[in-house]
Amino acid sequence: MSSRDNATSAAPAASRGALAAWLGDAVAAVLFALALAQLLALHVARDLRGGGGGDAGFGIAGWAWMLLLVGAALARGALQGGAFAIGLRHAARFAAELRARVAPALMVSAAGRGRLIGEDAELAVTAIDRIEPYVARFLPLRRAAMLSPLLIALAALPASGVAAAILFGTLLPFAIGMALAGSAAARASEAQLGALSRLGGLFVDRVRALPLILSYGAEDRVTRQIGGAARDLAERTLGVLRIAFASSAILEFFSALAVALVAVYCGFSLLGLLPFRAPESLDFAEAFYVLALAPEFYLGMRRLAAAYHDKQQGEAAVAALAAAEAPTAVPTVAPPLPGAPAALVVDALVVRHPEGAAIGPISARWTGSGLHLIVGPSGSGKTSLLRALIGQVPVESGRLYADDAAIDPRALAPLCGWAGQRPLLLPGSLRTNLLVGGSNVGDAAIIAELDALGLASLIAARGGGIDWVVDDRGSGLSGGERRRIGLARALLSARPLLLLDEPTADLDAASAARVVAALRAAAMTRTVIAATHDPTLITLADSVVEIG
Ligand SMILES: Nc1ncnc2c1ncn2[C@@H]1O[C@H](COP(=O)(O)OP(=O)(O)OP(=O)(O)O)[C@@H](O)[C@H]1O
Repeated sequence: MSSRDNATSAAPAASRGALAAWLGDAVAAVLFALALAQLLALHVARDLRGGGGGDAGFGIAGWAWMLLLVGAALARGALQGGAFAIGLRHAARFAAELRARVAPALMVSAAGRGRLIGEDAELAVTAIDRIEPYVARFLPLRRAAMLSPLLIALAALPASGVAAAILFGTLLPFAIGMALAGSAAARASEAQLGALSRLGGLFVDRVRALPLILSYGAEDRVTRQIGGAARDLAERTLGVLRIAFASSAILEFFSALAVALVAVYCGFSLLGLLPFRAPESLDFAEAFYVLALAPEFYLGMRRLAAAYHDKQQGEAAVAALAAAEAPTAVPTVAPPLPGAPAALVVDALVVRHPEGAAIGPISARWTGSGLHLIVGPSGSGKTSLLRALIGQVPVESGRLYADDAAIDPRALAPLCGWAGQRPLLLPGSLRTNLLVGGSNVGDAAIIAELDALGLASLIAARGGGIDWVVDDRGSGLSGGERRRIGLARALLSARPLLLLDEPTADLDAASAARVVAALRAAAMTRTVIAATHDPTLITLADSVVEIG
């Protein structure tokens, strides 16, 4: 089921309670107006009769109407609070369900769709947050805005057909005006979102390239580019605001017009000054009743207009989720293998990055523990093959076998320890970073592994030992240190297969020798598959596959 389906199918469930509360709100408004009108009518009748002594003219009916008035006011407050609470509860449940369903599906199929996992994480968190108010607020309000004018006009009908017709009469030009303003607003906000993402993209891109910009003295040109994009955004934002002001002016104009026309009609009708023959004659209570109801006619639409921002953001988020979940050839579930395979076979595997050239066919057989290398010129596809083994690059053709059984590459991932060329560091301590694979390793073993890789002096120089808090951008670490932290992480994982991308690159000869020794030791008990250009490592390998 796509996100669009998810959102739209979950929407009725999420908004049912809120919608019921809004409808109850409209009924409470009618009761309120009715009670108020009757109460005033009783007062007027009493005054006309020349009463005024105590409750004589007011009687039981007066008290009953007064009770109804108080009850309707209380009900209205309770229903509004209830709508808010129900909307929030449903929205939270809806978001949790959507997140639980969408996030894993997005993560698992990210590689098959050629997206960065971070992009999908942003979608699964931020986009779903934006859908919440759309579902919990905007959708019920939209239905309430369609139903409540109808209810209010129907409620006014028994008292005054002409007033109900006046209310309806203002609806047609209002709808035309709002439709025109709405389509202009959609175009303007689309252009504004485009300008916003252009400016954001340009800014992030230029900040990343700051050292290059400074070294080539391109500050002025970049400042002009960013300034131009910022001006464009400002102009488009003003365009959106202009249309927003126009549409709210249209709404307020017709809402005021409806009330004014009903008031004039009721007043002239009571005074007998109508310039035309009316099909009805109003008494004071009826006139007051329809007049009290008139402002309610446009109330739903005014509330809807206030929530319009939720619509824009929510619909954009639903569209983004739907696009992210677009058809993929990659199945979403791959059961993990029961244990480490004795033999791993790659048979005529062709992998292809989205929009990239085909890499392969590649064939290899890795049996049991040992140090198995993948070599080939730069760009031949070594990293791509390693990533394809754990399902992070789509396989175009060919198969992967574990112990002669064809497997989905992602079934292998839980058995693999991975060390890439630019190991990702997470915010937190060095220990957290090293044990990210979930292994239960004591401090002594961690320190021994770091020592084996030549990182003991790094730890000694930093306060806190292995509890030293690592900057998630890795600043303060050299390329070689960072790479060895990634290697230590893979070695410390209890995974039987290790996939390592150029483990000895960026290192001086002594450090490289330590890494080679650590890899040889690991290869005694585990299957180590490494991409490399290192001639020393190649001479020590148990098997070498050449690609490219
Ligand atoms: N995400 C990607 N999208 C499109 N093409 C890609 C992507 N990543 C790599 N490639 C392309 O795939 C090819 C193989 O790249 P890969 O990184 O696997 O090579 P490599 O053999 O590991 O190179 P090196 O030895 O320089 O690390 C290259 O032509 C590269 O441009």
